[in-house]
Amino acid sequence: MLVSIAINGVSRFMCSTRHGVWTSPIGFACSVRDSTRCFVIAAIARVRKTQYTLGDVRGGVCQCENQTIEAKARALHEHIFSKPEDTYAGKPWDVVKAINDFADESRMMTFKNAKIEASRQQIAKIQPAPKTFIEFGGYVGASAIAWGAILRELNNTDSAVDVNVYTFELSPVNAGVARDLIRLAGLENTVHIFEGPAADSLKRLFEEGKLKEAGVDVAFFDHWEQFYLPDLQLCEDLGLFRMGSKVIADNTDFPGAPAYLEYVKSGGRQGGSYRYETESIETASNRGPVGSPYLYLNICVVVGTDCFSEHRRVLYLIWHSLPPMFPSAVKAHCRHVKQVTH
Ligand SMILES: C[S@@+](CC[C@H](N)C(=O)[O-])C[C@H]1O[C@@H](n2cnc3c(N)ncnc32)[C@H](O)[C@@H]1O
Repeated sequence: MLVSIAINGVSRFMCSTRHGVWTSPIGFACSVRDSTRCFVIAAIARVRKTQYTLGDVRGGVCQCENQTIEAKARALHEHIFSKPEDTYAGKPWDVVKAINDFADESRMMTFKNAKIEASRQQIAKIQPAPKTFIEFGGYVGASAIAWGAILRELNNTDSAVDVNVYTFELSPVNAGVARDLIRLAGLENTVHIFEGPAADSLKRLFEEGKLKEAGVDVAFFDHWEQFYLPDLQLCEDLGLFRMGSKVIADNTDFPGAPAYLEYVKSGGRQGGSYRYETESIETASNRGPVGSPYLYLNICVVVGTDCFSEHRRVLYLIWHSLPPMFPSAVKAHCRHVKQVTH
């Protein structure tokens, strides 16, 4: 709920909470839930006649909010592991359901069943059956466990042969909870979680050869929206997609990832390495009223790739081998060369 109040004759805005405390740029603390964060920013921007971006929104996720998110993850862990072990052991879909039942009660930001089902339908259309899945934003592992189970089903395998989900999670606390739940679901050989910024983990996996050029079938974006576009472009720079790869992104419409949406709707980088076709699909409602923006997923399909992947890879390696103190003008020149060479 958004409330307008007047303090010393100046309009201020407060809103109700789902998780955490966020400190606004005008210096008072207000509790914010995902659905109201954009309204608050817009309201503050109007009062201050200032433009705020989504970066500010996500940049506003303060330590207190992270702690609340982690506290809920710990509570989930305690709840699930308080049950007899055979309740969930080796049953991925039961684990996903248990996580999401708890998440509904405690208003946790997991990827809920209706969206998992809509995504499954999209993933099932990929030919040949997808084997490699990367996920940005693992949290407690609800979606990662679902992806692991779906990939095994589509490949008719109970084992981990060649079927991998790589999920990236910023917080070590959340990643620890996810790791235990993935193991409980019996998917520890299929679903691999990496702590730290997703971009760093992705680069490391590529350098180690675990992710290969044209080797990613599906990418799922569910971390902070300000990272959607740079992380998609990193996937492009590494040449990870192939024709027919899909990119699924949550929350693009609300709270919103406008730069990302504009980019994919325009088909990708001007003269760039991949061309996309994209649509936002509405999912069944288990969060928010029908027609609410909460229900939309953005789906991109790679419909074109360039023939310069070797150039791109070499330029990427040169660019990233430049020392951090390298004069920025030279780096800027390299970036320009990289763009025009695409
Ligand atoms: C909406 S939750 C993900 C929910 C998860 N997909 C699930 O179904 O349980 C977003 C998560 O992204 C993580 N995150 C945010 N920015 C990140 C980044 N740059 N790299 C890795 N993880 C990030 C947050 O810590 C948070 O746990």
